[in-house]
Amino acid sequence: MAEVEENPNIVVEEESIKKKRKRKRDKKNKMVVEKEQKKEKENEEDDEEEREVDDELKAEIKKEMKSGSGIMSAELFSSIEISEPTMKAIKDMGFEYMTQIQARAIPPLLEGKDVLGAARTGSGKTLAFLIPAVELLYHVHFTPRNGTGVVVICPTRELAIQTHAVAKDLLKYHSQTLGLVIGGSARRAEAERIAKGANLLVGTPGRLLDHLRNTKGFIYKNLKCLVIDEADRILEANFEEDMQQILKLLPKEGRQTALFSATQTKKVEDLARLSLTAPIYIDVDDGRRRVTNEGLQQGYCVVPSARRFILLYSFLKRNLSKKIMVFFSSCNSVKFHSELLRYIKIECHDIHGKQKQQKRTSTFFEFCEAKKGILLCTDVAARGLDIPAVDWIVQFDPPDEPKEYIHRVGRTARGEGAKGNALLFLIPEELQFLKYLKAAKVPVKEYEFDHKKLANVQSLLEKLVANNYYLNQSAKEAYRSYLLSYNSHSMKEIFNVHRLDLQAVASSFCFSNPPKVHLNIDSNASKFRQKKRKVEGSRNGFSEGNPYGKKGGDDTRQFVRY
Ligand SMILES: Nc1ncnc2c1ncn2[C@@H]1O[C@H](COP(=O)(O)OP(=O)(O)OP(=O)(O)O)[C@@H](O)[C@H]1O
Repeated sequence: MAEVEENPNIVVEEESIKKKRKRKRDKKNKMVVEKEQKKEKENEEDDEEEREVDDELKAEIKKEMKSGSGIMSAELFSSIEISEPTMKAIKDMGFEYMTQIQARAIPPLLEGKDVLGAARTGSGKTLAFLIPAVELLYHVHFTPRNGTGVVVICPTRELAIQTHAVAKDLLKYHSQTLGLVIGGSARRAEAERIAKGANLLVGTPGRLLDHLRNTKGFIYKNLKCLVIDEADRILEANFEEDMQQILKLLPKEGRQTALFSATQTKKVEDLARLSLTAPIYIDVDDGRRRVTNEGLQQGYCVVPSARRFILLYSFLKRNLSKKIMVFFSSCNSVKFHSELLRYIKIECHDIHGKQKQQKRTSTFFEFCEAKKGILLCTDVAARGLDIPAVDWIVQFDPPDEPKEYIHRVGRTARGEGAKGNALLFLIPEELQFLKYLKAAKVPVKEYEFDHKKLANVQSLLEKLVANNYYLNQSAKEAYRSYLLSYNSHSMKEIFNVHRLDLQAVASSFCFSNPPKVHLNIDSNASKFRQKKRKVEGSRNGFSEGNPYGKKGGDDTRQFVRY
C-alpha cells in the first residue's frame, strides 16, 4: 500500500478511475431517472388513453341510445335505488349497465306506477319487470304468511319456467318465496307450495285460474302487482276467457299492473279490462326504422310448394354444424318432419303442444345447452324463450301475422351485438306477405337458391313414406293439419287454402298423390271459390261440379271435404 501511496501517478490514476466511476454512476442514475420519467409519462399517456377510450365508450353507448340501434343504456344499475340483496344478485348475473327498457321502465315501476313496456326481442324485459317486483315484495316485508304479492303471467309453460328461473336468481339473497304454476305439471305439489305462501308467483293462465278457483289456502287478497309478459298474446282470443276470470278474481284496489311485450298492445279495449291507472307507455324502439335486431340478417326464398321439404332438407344438411330452429304451423307437422328427418339420418329435437310437459321441458333445456343442432317447433317456442346462440331461424310454414314473425326471429341475435340469421319460406302465391312485413318495418332480402343443387331424393322419400306405416300415418296427419292451419290463417287474402295446389302440397309431404284426409273447412270456401273463379279463374280446379279439384279423368288424388 505504502508503495502505492508514494507513487503520485498511481494516485492520479486512482483519482481518474474514481471520477470515471462516479460519471458512470451518475450516467446510470440519470438513465434510471429518465427511464422512470419515461415510464411515468407513458403511464400518464395510458391513463389518458384509457380515459379517452372510456369516454368514447360512453359516447358510443349514448350515441347508440340516441340512434336507438343498440339495446344498452349508459345507466348503471347502481345509479337507481335498488336494495342490497337485489343489487348483489344482479352483480352475480354479471350485469352492470341497464338495457334501455330497464333504464326507462324500472324507475316508474319502483314508484308504483302502471307501465306498458315495449322493446325489441332479447332486450332484457324480464329483468325490467322482475327487479321492481322483487323490490316491492322486499320493501313491504312480504313473508310466506302474507301469501302472493306479485303474479307474473306468461303465455307458454317454457317461458314461465324460464321467468321463474330468473326470479329465483334475483331472489337469491332475499327471504321472499317463489312459486311456479304451469299446465301439464303436478298440480298437487304446486298447490302445496301455494298454500305455504309463494310471494312471487309465475304461471300460465289456465293453471293459474285453476289454483285461484280450487286451491285451498291460496292467499291472493294481498296482491300488490300483476305483471303480464307477452301481453298482446295473453290478451288475444285464445286466453280471453281464462284472463277474464283471472282479472275478476284478483284484487284491483291498490294493485299495480305492468304489461310487457316486443309487440305491445295499444288496443283500448284490451287495456280497459285491466283497470290500469294512468299507465305510462314506454316504447324504447319508437321511431326506429326497423323493429328487429341490428345483428339479424333476414331473407326469404320463393319455393314451389312441391319443393319445400327438399329445400329444407338440403338447407339442414348443409348447416349441420349450426344451431337452428325451424317453425311449423302445427304439432302434427313438427311430429312428422322430426320423424322423417331422423329416418333419413338428420338428428333433431322437436317441441310442440301435444307432447307431455316433461318431454317438452327436457327438450327445451337440452336445446338451450346444445352448441349445435336442430329444433323443430310450433309457435309454442316463438315468444320470450332465451335460448343461447341460435344461428338460424327457419320459418318453414309462414307465421300467422308479421307480429308473430318478429317474435319467431327474435329467438336469435339476442342481446347487445349478437348476430343471427333468419330464413322465411314462401310459395309464389304467398309473396304478398312481404308487403306486410315491410309495413311492419321488417327488412327482408330475397335469398336465391340453385334448384339444380337441391338433393334429388323426392322419389326415395315418396317410397319411404309409402312403405312405412307409421311414417305414412304421421305424414297424413301432418298434411291434414297443414291444410287446416292454412285455412285458419288470419291473413286469408294471402294464405288462402283454396288456392293451394294440393298435388304440390302432397309432394312436399312426400306423397306421390294427395292422400285421403278428413277436413272441416269452412263453408265460406265455396263462396270464395265462386268469387275467385269470376275474377281469375280456378287455379286448383275446385268448382261446384268438381268439389275435390280433380284434374281430369286420370286424376287419382283423393281429397275429402266435410
Ligand atoms: N342489463 C343487462 N345487461 C346485459 N345483458 C342483459 C341485461 N339484462 C338482461 N340481459 C340478458 O339479455 C338476454 C335477453 O333478455 P330477456 O330474455 O329478458 O329479453 P326480452 O326482452 O324479454 O326478449 P323477448 O321479447 O324475446 O321475450 C338474456 O340473456 C338476459 O340475461
